[in-house]
Amino acid sequence: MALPEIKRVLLKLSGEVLMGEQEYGIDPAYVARLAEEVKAAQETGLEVCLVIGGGNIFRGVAGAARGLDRTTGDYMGMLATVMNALAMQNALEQQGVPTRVQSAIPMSSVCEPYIRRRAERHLEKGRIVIFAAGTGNPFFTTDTGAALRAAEMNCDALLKGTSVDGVYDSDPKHNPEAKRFETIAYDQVLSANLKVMDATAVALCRENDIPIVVFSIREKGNVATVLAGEGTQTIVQKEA
Ligand SMILES: Nc1ncnc2c1ncn2[C@@H]1O[C@H](COP(=O)(O)OP(=O)(O)OP(=O)(O)O)[C@@H](O)[C@H]1O
Ligand SMILES: O=c1ccn([C@@H]2O[C@H](COP(=O)(O)O)[C@@H](O)[C@H]2O)c(=O)[nH]1
Repeated sequence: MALPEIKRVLLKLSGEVLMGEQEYGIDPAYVARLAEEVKAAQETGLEVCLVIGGGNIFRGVAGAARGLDRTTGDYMGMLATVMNALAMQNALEQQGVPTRVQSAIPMSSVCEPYIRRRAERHLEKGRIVIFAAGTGNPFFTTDTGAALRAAEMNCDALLKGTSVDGVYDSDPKHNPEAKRFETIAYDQVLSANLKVMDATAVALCRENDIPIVVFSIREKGNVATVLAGEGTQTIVQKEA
């Protein structure tokens, strides 16, 4: 089954891809490359919402494992996503694309707070809106933040650009025999406990009938390829 016509998209980029070939942090050259792809998507006439993960800087659960309490680790993770959002805003604006960052945790000297109607206005004016700080709550992820904003902003699809090129029947990083699905139902992802995206995010997309496209953002030009319905990807939707 093909995707419905997409006029407004939520693009969720893994934080880990921002580090490029480094072991952690932000590689400005790589962020510039990603910004070019986002710009190209917008130039096709799409309204673009962005969410960027924080895995290149901080993961709450890893912090908790090292002795921080979970909620502190999660807030640190959310702050990491704000840093990534600012880096992407900078890269987009250097390429002439007006961009606003809205954070789920208000920090008025740094960026706007999340206000849905204001985000709508930015999109109408041709700005890209980057939603930072996930849901603003610990115990969640930026995938869930992305699903939530996609629902609130009435996006036609959620594109998850990550380090793998789709949803497999088991983790392809651990099982070289894993098989990729072309399409898969939300229910199947949830019942088989496939870990490519957290269950809350998948359930939220299912409730709101938002197709999820999982694709590799490591491959240059893939955002355009996927939006054109080409290349390698998995579409998660109501029916496989
Ligand atoms: N069944 C599966 N199919 C595909 N990938 C899977 C599967 N199970 C586990 N994975 C893993 O899911 C990971 C992608 O999700 P993950 O949440 O780690 O990254 P992300 O959301 O892109 O990054 P970030 O958290 O930095 O935003 C891949 O690294 C892949 O190895
Ligand atoms: O709504 C949210 C979003 C994120 N977090 C914390 O941030 C890190 C980084 O996000 P990723 O989705 O893993 O890239 C995440 O591990 C959580 O610790 C959060 O608490 N709430």
